[in-house]
Amino acid sequence: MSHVPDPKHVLHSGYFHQTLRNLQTPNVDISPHNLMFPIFVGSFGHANKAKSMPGVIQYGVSNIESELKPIVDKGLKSILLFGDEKGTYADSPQNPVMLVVPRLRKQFPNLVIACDVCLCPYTSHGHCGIMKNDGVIDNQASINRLAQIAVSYAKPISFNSRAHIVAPSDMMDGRIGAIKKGLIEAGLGNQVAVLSYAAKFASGFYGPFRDITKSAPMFSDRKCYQLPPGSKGLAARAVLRDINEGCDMLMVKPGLAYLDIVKQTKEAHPEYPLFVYQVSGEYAMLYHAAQAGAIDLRGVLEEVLLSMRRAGADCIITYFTPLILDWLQIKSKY
Ligand SMILES: NCc1[nH]cc(CCC(=O)O)c1CC(=O)O
Ligand SMILES: [Zn+2]
Ligand SMILES: [Zn+2]
Repeated sequence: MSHVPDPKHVLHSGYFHQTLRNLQTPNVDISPHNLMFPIFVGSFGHANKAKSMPGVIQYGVSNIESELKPIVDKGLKSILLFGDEKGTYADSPQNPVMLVVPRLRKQFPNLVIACDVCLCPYTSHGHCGIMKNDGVIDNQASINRLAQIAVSYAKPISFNSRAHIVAPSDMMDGRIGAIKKGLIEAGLGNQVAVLSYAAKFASGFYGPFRDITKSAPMFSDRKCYQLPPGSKGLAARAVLRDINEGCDMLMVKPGLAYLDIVKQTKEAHPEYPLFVYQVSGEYAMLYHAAQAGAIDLRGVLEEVLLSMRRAGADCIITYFTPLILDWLQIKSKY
């Protein structure tokens, strides 16, 4: 005797065709505007030899336009700039970020440019804030300085030459308020967006990045300002605090191991664009697993991106951006 299933228990009938499957998976696709490409820029460009992040290059001040052109032609919409330079300071006129922003604005008028704002690439001890002699962060001095740097990235000469977004990654208390105040006082209040690394966790996944930028702290760690990986409530408070201080957009970092925080943040604040940072260690895991033949990179990376969108991310910051743009082009041919 054949068993007749209860019709409501039959699910396969809803997704046996690709078009039906698309209807079952709304708002998870990736378009170029859902991607932001993090870029290291230094005085001398060189293919980065760091074993931990093969394929990720450091762009040089002199050739960054020609290096980026093919990626922009493939549909690149936004970049996140990291200055990678010892022996200068964040807002010196010689700083690679300060040098390239006006030129990139000119060369790529439609490209959105975000600048990471932090002290760690420029402090001798490698911490993200200014230290007092006793090894404790001087919070007020730190946020004053961070605001100064943010204003410098936003300020140059004319409307056409400034960064569109400043993104403080330091996790000092009160930095969003200080930066917003600085921008408003400089007359830039309505022309520059603040993207807060609002829920940034003290994570082992930053290892390859610190290796490349040589930004590991010389002593101690960042656990007194980056969030404890197990915290949910503190993450919610950090996000709400940054909103109340006036940030325009939010970020959760790292990505894959923190998708519950992405979901919690999107559900609490759907009115704010939400970024998720697929950090260096996540890049390395996928890259090396694919190299070893353990996974198919395209299949697994598409699944990871989809899971980030499903959790509530509007934009994914990823070192894989050029590769994903390639895939989008191939797909659009059909
Ligand atoms: N402010 C430092 C900074 N900015 C971005 C990253 C990590 C990015 C990545 O791993 O891809 C880090 C490392 C850290 O906080 O220790
Ligand atoms: Zn830092
Ligand atoms: Zn940073």
